[in-house]
Amino acid sequence: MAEVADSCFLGFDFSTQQLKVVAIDGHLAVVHQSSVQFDSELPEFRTHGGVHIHSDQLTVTSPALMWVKALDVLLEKMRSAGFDFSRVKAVSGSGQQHGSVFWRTGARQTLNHLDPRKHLHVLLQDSFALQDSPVWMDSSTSGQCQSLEETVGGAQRLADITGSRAYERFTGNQIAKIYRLKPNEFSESERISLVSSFASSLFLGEYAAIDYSDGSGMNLMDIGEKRWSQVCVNATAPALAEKLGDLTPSTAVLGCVSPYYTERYGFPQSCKVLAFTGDNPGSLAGMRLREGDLAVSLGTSDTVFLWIQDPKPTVEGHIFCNPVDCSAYMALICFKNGSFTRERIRNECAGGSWELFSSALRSTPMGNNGNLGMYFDVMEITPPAVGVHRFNAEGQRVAAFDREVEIRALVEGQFLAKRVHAEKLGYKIIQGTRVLATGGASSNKDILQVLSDVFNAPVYTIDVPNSAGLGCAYRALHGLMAETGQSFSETTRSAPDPQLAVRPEPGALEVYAPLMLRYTALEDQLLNDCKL
Ligand SMILES: Nc1ncnc2c1ncn2[C@@H]1O[C@H](COP(=O)(O)OP(=O)(O)O)[C@@H](O)[C@H]1O
Ligand SMILES: O=C(CO)[C@@H](O)[C@H](O)COP(=O)(O)O
Repeated sequence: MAEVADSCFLGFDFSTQQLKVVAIDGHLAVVHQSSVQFDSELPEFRTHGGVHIHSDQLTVTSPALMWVKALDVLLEKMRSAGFDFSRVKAVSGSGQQHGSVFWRTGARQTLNHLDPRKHLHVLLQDSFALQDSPVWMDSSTSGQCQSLEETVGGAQRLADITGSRAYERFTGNQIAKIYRLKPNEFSESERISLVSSFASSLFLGEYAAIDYSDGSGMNLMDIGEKRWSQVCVNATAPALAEKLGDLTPSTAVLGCVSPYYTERYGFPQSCKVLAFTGDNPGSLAGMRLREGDLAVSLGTSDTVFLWIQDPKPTVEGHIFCNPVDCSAYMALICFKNGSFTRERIRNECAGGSWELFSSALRSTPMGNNGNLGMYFDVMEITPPAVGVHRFNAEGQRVAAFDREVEIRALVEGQFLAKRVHAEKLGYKIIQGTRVLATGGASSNKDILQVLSDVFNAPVYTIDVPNSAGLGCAYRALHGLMAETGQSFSETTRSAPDPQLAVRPEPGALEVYAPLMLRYTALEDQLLNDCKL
């Protein structure tokens, strides 16, 4: 018994703005959390929000070496805080989805022989053929998307195979662009990883396989067969399958940590590395999502996701393999204008204070007296539209709102979009529906109140805002149990349940049902105007 309590499992999350870690003990209690903010703690990489937006405003990258250095800093921080690495039985983790890391030929050798006296960022500084990794915020690959859909036989056909029509940020389209624009860097690459499998490679000291769940966000994997789709891989770049390596179940144990971690930090030699996955799949695990629940992640991106059994891919949203149950799937919708847009409006309308932002939400009525807004500071993913669009109660476009009205219009508009698009995917809010919220903005009860009112459903949260890291700590533990056939839900049965955060206000249904229709019509009109 003492051994269970003494053991420890780590979940790392390489997300857009920071690297975070959650440690749990064998009883699933959180025993340590730590993080490294890229902008403020690694200023030498000059990122803003963890990324570089290029002059075309479409290309968005992050330095691969920044992620490596963040891991050095995080492990040193844990050591300084007295964290006992000798208790760690297994590690797993997640990464922002879709981003790609291009390892230079020879990097495998370097990974295999990491000198424990040196920092990883010193050892790996020459290991990347491409210094700047394309990330999920990139939308510069429209041409590649069009070409992939044409080759495969259309958007729906591509969705049937890979779970999604072609999306600009999806890794295959990013790789196709690099192959065309940077042929030398492409040919110098011996391996192309996702952010998640790049991170597990750092722990393994060897190239790690891409897991089925994060691999589903590439437009390259056949999600039914769970292998690379020949037609997609061939349409993307020559000899790509070799550079991608194998796929692996998300629940697989990949091996033990590299001796680097044993010698430098005192990890046990037997410490296992479980396949890393995408951050949204990681959150699904952390929130212990059940069929029927709807999860809303309010991080750098906003996402909505659900557990599904029978996937029916469409040209809207994505189907990914499920990270904790190989026979199941998850559906996901991604909204690019999440936290950065809320921060902009907070800065412009609430003096940079979340408290004032919240009081504006409290002092304005549900439905905002008919004032409605869509705030797409950058080209949105769902729907594919850009710009700020404000409409008054009469449906007329207006140039500005009062500050408090602007704040409510932003938050209501963001949540109406989530509900409208979740329902387009076939999701129905019914009696008993739980909305589970996570991510940085889920700590704000006033934002959650609007979420609850728009969905007319109670909103639950978990204590640990980093649900992806927590989920991956659970996955690390489950990885050790999976050989015995134990399911993820059995492994995590004693974990704390999500707690009720807010309930819908009386009258929410009457206010938001008609607004949903208005929002849908305005969005259709906007998309039609874009086509003209
Ligand atoms: N009290 C708050 N109210 C609203 N948003 C918040 C609050 N605190 C933090 N945030 C938002 O959370 C974001 C970070 O969320 P997080 O899920 O940690 O991001 P990621 O995992 O993508 O790096 C910040 O950009 C910030 O806008
Ligand atoms: O592109 C997607 C999902 O498809 C994003 O959700 C990324 O996975 C980034 O995640 P965060 O850093 O915002 O959590």
